[in-house]
Amino acid sequence: DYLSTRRQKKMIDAAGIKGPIELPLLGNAPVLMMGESAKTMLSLVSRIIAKHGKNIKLTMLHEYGFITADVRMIEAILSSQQTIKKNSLYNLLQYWLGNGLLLSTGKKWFRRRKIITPTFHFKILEEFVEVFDQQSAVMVEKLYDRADGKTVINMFPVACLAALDIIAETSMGVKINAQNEPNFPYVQAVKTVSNLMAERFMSPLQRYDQTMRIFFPRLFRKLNQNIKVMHDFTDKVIAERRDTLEKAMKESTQNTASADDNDVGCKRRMALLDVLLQSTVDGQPLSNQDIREEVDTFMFEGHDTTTSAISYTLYLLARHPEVQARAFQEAVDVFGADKAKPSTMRDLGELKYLECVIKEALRLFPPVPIIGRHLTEDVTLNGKNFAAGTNIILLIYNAQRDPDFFPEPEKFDPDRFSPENNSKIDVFAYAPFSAGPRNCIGQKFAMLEMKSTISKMLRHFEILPLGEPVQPIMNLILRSTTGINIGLKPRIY
Ligand code: HEM
Repeated sequence: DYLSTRRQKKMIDAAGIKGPIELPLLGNAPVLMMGESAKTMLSLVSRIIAKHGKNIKLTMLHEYGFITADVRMIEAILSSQQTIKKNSLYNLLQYWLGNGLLLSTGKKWFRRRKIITPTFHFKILEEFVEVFDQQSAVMVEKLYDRADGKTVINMFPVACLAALDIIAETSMGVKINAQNEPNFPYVQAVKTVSNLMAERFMSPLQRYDQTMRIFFPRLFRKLNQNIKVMHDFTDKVIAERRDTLEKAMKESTQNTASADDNDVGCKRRMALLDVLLQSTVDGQPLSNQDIREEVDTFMFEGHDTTTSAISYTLYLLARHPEVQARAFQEAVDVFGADKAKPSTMRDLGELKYLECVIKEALRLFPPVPIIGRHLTEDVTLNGKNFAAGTNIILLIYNAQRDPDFFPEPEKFDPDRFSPENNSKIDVFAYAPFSAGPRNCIGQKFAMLEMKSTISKMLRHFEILPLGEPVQPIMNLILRSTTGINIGLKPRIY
């Protein structure tokens, strides 16, 4: 191990990659962390880039690695099939997600990706749009209580419950009613685990099981109990769904009832889970355990990310009234004056300006601000050689604010993504959904969900710039220590 670490360091040095001062044994950690906290991490990274360039050598205790905001380096890493393995940044997720699509690698990842890709087919997404609309309607309805033009509303927890309702219904085919019953045990468990994991991510003593067990035994127990609640719930849903599907198939071969009808006689919507239940790998169906990993992965990847994006987009709309006016006008043009009119796939396709708004919000506040990789073999990336074992962090957040690619990078300007300008955007400078073979499989799903919820908000409310400004923080996903605040006033038209 020591030899391998020496080799990694030697090759990083030979590649001319510089970094902050290192101490013997401890590496950069003490110098880097002095006076810093989770809150200043994003600005710390920007300061390091300003000083040492976009490719930076970093050592933390015994781990060697480099972090990069160099767009051509990001391109080399994201495009390559040789660099698809995730690094230890992701370990914390494993308790909940097992080795589902996000965390798996090699052959397993490749096979799963192949069978999961068709689950996000256009036809299936079209049915999901109904769910997006219904759950957005619940969200809006519940917000009227606080829409008095002066109450500060932190959108994060509000959007989170809506996003949970959406992802549970589309991935598992169950209504968990998170928005109406936020105390439902599964909902509570998801919230507790997401928060505990976010904290663990930034706290050195909580990072590793051994130290967390010793220094935070109560939290460690709480984490495990809540993960069990989630697993039990998913297991139960999968078993029931498998049963229903088998019965339906039997019945349809006996021609007594249509497989499209459920017990209340309404059309049964396909869930992502159903596609997995019907899939095979080498002729073998997936086990309940295999399916649970994937369903749990959808549940995680598919709710915190969209929550962050929806909240930050509404925040930006509140603070840019001219952008909001244009997006509102577009919504009225598409939907007319009937606020209750549900949105269809076609309507969402016509919200072209809103799409630019969301893309620009994802540029400034990417829900996944960094991506990690671990090299399993020696590779040459953008002309530099790296050794097997090297850890890499891709600084998506910083690349998306690089003035070489985005003039006036701090400015919120949705027109960067207008049809005339869009083609000028470098796809590796702008990668909120990652890029290449391991990009986000739920990207289209996410875009439709965001357009549905945000257009619903625009149609019902004027969004106001109330409350403290955001203070972005990288807690697994991008959150804000001050909340993501807005105010609301009902629209009359
Ligand atoms: C705005 C919302 C979203 C953003 C910004 C986002 C972003 C990302 C990013 C950056 C990755 C790559 C992560 C990495 O390489 O480590 C990823 C992967 C993934 N995302 Fe998303 N995501 C979003 C929504 C969703 C939704 C709604 C779903 C599911 C319904 C989903 C499912 C996944 C899965 C399964 C992967 C792993 C793909 C693989 O490794 O093959 N995501 N996402």
